Amino acid sequence: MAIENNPEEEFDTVFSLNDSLQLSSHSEQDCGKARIFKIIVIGDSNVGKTCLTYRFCGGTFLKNPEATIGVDFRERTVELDGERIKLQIWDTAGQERFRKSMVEHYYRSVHAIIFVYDVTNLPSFESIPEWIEECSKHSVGPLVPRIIVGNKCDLREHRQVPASAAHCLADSYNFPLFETSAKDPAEKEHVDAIFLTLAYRLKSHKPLRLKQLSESCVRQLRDQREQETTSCQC
Ligand SMILES: Nc1nc2c(ncn2[C@@H]2O[C@H](COP(=O)(O)OP(=O)(O)OP(=O)(O)O)[C@@H](O)[C@H]2O)c(=O)[nH]1
Ligand SMILES: [Mg+2]
Repeated sequence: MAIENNPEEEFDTVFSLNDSLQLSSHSEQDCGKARIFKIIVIGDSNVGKTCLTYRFCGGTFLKNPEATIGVDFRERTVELDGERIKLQIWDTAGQERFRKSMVEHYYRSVHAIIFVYDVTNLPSFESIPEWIEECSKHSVGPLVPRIIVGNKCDLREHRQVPASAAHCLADSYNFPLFETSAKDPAEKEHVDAIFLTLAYRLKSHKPLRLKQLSESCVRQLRDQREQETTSCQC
């Protein structure tokens, strides 16, 4: 898979862990037992998808991001009710020319989707139904949780999308709506809440202990072979 990362994002290697975050500080070994969920972040170019995902995984506002090419991966492991959940965030490209070869990969085996628009950019809000339609075209099932996020709320004087219109759209799809800012440090927990809302939803209905599953398969095969050997000797 051809994947290009933003060179300014030093922790942005494929599925990198950010050890400075309290919630992400488990070792790889510990994470072996975590359930893994793939979350894609979709929306027009420049709405702040990269900054939102960076805020959630890196804890800070990314200054001077470049347009995403293909996809950037970020990751954060959280602990919910004593269970480790690894969120693999796919920060997708908004520009058509940077995403067209990747679209199939975005939607394959996705567990949850975040649609982002910019509250200061009406066309980015008007595009949301098209992004939702694209998901349906790629056979994303109705049980895959979706959230709509209006970003850049810190730019109060430039707002073009009234909260009422956004609620109306979100209600029409029955998706939760969050309005927030990747830039405003006071919104940090609100950004976390977007991803944690999905994590809770996924935790309650997706058994995906990949490593445990494979370990148990190996164990079963070994037991089976031992039994066969024993019965041959008899
Ligand atoms: N004021 C403000 N600016 C923001 C916020 N989030 C992102 N930006 C700015 O918006 C611009 C685009 O941000 P990105 O995160 O790169 O946008 P993107 O959606 O990833 O764009 P593509 O990768 O091209 O799809 C940058 O100049 C950011 O600094 C925010 O919450 N508030
Ligand atoms: Mg981006």
